[in-house]
Amino acid sequence: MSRFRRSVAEHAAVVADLLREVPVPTGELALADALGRVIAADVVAPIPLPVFDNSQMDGYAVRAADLTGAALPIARPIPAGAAGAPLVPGTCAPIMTGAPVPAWADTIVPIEAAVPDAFPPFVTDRTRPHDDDARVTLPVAAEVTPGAFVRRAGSDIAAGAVALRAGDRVGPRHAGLAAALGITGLPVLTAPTALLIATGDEVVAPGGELGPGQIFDANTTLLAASLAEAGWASETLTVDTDEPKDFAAALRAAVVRCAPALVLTSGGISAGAYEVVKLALGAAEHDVEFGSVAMQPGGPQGAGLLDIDDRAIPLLAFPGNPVSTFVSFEMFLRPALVERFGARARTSTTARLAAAADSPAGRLQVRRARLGVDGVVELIGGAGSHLLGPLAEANALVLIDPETTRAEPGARLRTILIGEIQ
Ligand SMILES: Nc1nc2c(c(=O)[nH]1)N[C@H]1C(S)=C(S)[C@@H](COP(=O)(O)OP(=O)(O)OC[C@H]3O[C@@H](n4cnc5c(N)ncnc54)[C@H](O)[C@@H]3O)O[C@H]1N2
Ligand code: MOO
Repeated sequence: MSRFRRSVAEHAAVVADLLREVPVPTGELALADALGRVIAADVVAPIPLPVFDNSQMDGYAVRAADLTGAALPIARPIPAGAAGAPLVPGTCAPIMTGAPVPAWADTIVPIEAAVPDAFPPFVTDRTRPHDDDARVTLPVAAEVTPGAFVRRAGSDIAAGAVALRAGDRVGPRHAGLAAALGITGLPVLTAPTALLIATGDEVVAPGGELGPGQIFDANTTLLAASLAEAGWASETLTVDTDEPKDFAAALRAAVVRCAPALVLTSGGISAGAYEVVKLALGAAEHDVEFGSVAMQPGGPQGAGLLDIDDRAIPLLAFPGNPVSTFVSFEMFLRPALVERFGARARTSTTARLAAAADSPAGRLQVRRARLGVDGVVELIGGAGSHLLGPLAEANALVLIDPETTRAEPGARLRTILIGEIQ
């Protein structure tokens, strides 16, 4: 079996190509379920916003032409939610914010600009009869802008206009707009399913009993969480055998059962005597290659297409160390999910290194770090790919390029944000 040697960019390109094999599923989801997902097609406004001409102020609806300075008779009030009668010319109607502007009225005078500057009692107390003698003095036409404080139908969004754009991510603002348009579901990219496989005799699902030499499976939980953040669903399989034939059979059964869009394995791919993933999948029927990428952690990698019942299913084999698994996801899988499936991209920045750091020649080193608001980044924990404590504390990954064997304090290094800066 030939082994590849690739740069980070070369392997990222291989992974991106593999992910292009996966169809992008779309569907309509209720607004609450669509949150965080990417809109799959433009959404057209079925109604205008505002839905009808309405008042922006509590005040009087009037025809600007009637503002001569003479006191005007006060017509019946128009509360929000009313289907108002047309304005009788020469009168003004008390109107509340959001209430429909009656036909014939073209201007709203806010209550503060009226004399008196409070509504008469028959307006504020709905049990009182209308007072035909009530009058109010409003500013003259020259003092108001015709059309003032009228929110025109369709002035926010016209019916038939694109309200939500394909490619945008649904957030509270988009959900609010959809709701205002009476829309209850949105076309979005939905969740493909990945099959996550933990391998190794030593690995026990959390909640189980640890025997001698055994550890809990961190990787499938870490990967499931990373995928969930990226909008994917996942199913998990723990294969506690180092026997390639048994592994291949378990993998096949799981693929047939859950028909995943992608298979991710962790462990069993480096130079040991019992590398179950490599031994089982390096077989001729599958088109999966194993090798090393010039990166630390996450050097050992496998990638290719599984052939199961004539279906080609992309598979990525990540190294077993948990930090290696995390870094592999961030460096290879996340960018491909961003490109094709609308996953959120990480923010990348340049930060100043707090203290000197050594780095292996010829490999991109990815160190866990804390980036401060001052733009200074401090490496935490060592380079070891088993160090889950500092990974959980980190808010950044710092990249030290393959040509650098020692980065000096103050060096400006590419830094990927994986958490919040506090
Ligand atoms: N002679 C060599 N040995 C190793 C090399 C090498 O080049 N030559 N590479 C090292 C590097 S780098 C890594 S990374 C690991 C990768 O090994 P595998 O992918 O084959 O993974 P395993 O050997 O199965 O496990 C490695 C490590 O991770 C633990 N592990 C595995 N699965 C899980 C899991 N689901 N949750 C938590 N921890 C897990 C496992 O117990 C091992 O400690 O190989 C080096 N060796
Ligand atoms: O590359 Mo391994 O992934 O360092 O520990």
